[in-house]
Amino acid sequence: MFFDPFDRGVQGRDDTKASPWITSFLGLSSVFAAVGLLSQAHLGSSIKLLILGSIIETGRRLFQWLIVRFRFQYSMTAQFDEGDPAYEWIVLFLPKEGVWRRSREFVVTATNSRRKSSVRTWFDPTVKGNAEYVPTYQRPQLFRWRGHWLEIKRSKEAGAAEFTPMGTLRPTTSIYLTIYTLDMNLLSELVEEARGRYIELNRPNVIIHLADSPHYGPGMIWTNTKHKVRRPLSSVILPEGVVDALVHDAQEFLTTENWYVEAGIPHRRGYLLYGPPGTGKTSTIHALAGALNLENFSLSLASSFVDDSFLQRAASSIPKHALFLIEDIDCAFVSRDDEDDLDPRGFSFSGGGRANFPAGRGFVKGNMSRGNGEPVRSLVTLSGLLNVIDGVGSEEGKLFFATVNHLFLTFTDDALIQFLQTNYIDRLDAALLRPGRIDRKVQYELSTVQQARALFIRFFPETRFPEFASSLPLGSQNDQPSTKAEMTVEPKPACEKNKTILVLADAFAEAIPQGEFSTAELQGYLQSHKTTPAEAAAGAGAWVEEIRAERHASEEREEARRRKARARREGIETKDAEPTGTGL
Ligand SMILES: Nc1ncnc2c1ncn2[C@@H]1O[C@H](COP(=O)(O)OP(=O)(O)OP(=O)(O)O)[C@@H](O)[C@H]1O
Repeated sequence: MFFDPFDRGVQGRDDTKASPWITSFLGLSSVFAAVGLLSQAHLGSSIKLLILGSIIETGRRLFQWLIVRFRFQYSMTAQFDEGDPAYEWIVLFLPKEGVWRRSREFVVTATNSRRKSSVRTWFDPTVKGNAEYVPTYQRPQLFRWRGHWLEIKRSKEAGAAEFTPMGTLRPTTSIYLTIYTLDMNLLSELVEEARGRYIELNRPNVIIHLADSPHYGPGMIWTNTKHKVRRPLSSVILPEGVVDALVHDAQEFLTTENWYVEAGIPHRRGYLLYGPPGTGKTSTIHALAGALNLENFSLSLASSFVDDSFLQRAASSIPKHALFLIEDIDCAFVSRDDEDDLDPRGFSFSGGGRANFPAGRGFVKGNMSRGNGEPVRSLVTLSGLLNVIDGVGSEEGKLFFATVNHLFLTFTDDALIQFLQTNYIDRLDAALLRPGRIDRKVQYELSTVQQARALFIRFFPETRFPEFASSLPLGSQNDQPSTKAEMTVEPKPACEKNKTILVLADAFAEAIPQGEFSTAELQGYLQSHKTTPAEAAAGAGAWVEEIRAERHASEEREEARRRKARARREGIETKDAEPTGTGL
């Protein structure tokens, strides 16, 4: 609105027109009053206007001062930084309070499993809703909660920034929540309610926070949150009793907090899961987190941006009663001094992102390579890692898990065992396995015959393949049921024996040599036959031979590469290094 009192009072005088840049009423009053003084005819009214303008300006300043005093004394403001779990709670809380209804700005993304803080902005039932609408709360918004006025505002910090997965910089985001009250409890009650709702809404899921990008802002550690459907513990196929023992141990830990307090022992528990890749270490931890209703915070020491300081901040920003998983801790055990030792007699680490160690029975894979022959060395130092593990003890109620891929493999090559023993296992044993750091170790192995059989049965449940339903009385020597569901299957006439899933599972397991393939590899094979169990069983033997041939070829290529490298080092020209017929 623009108000010019002199248009009527001083007709015909252009010099009395207000300058266009004067936009506030109060400023105009003063200027017009000053101009009015020049005119004798209007001196009286100009003085009145001047006084009026001054009174209004003083009133305005007084009002502002009172507002600031009031806000300071009768309100509190909380800041929630993106990357901190509490940010997720509050972002999810706001739509449920209907705050977004006054929003006019949204971030729109294709529907994904990442965040559940989107709102439904349409009422037309024919709209499918393939996109997520997340209010930005860029402008301050007022809403009422439990009879109190609250104000919410989201802002982007220009100073602090983080790298997106695409490598570009983006400013970090914070939410500011102001509550107008004298009751200091209200803020924590609101945060608790927000957290409760978050957990309730995610009950069917397991929440996994990942630290998967570098950051430069406050709180910006857990930049990626995933909501995965809970994985039943029974879906992780391990030798009998392993999962049960782990669940029992963790449950007991969580329910005996008082005992720890009384005994003066830090309430924390550390587990080390070790063994070849693809044998179910991570799956076990995710299933366990789901079963125990724990949020999972996971990072890998192999990540190029994780250093001592990052790790320290990550560990200290995890809330209590959570599961903290550090993957690939072995990377912190490869020091710069080891660089020369890594290829003592050809045990190099190269190819496809994972190193192939020649093992007695085929290949065993480790994860020490970035794919260019360079071993993965973490920026985290051994002492940095140990500090964090020890520090986890000072936090309440945390389950700490560490995974190791390439150690403790069942090598039959004496020289390699000696090499690993000297360089890693002794060091790991000495540092990590001290009581109070790791309380329990669980070894994972390449698939046993029983695991292969159980995997087959899980893959082809009789409920989905009724034509292969069990026909034999269960409990016979070959058909030991491994799940409750199997035990309840009604026996059928023995004439259908050859078609049953259980019989096919036996055939499959017989074709898979013990301890040569990871469960993930077997799963990959079965996936390629997911609708044809009979073919999966019949083709298993051929698949085993095919993989062996591939590994053999890969071993030869690796051997040739090592010969070349050695020759280069020794300055010897070799012409016969390239193997023939390796399918390069
Ligand atoms: N024992 C198992 N039971 C059921 N599924 C398994 C098992 N082992 C591996 N898998 C399947 O293989 C895939 C990889 O498993 P997972 O990531 O748990 O292995 P890992 O040992 O943690 O490997 P890495 O060390 O490389 O992370 C998953 O899809 C998982 O379902």
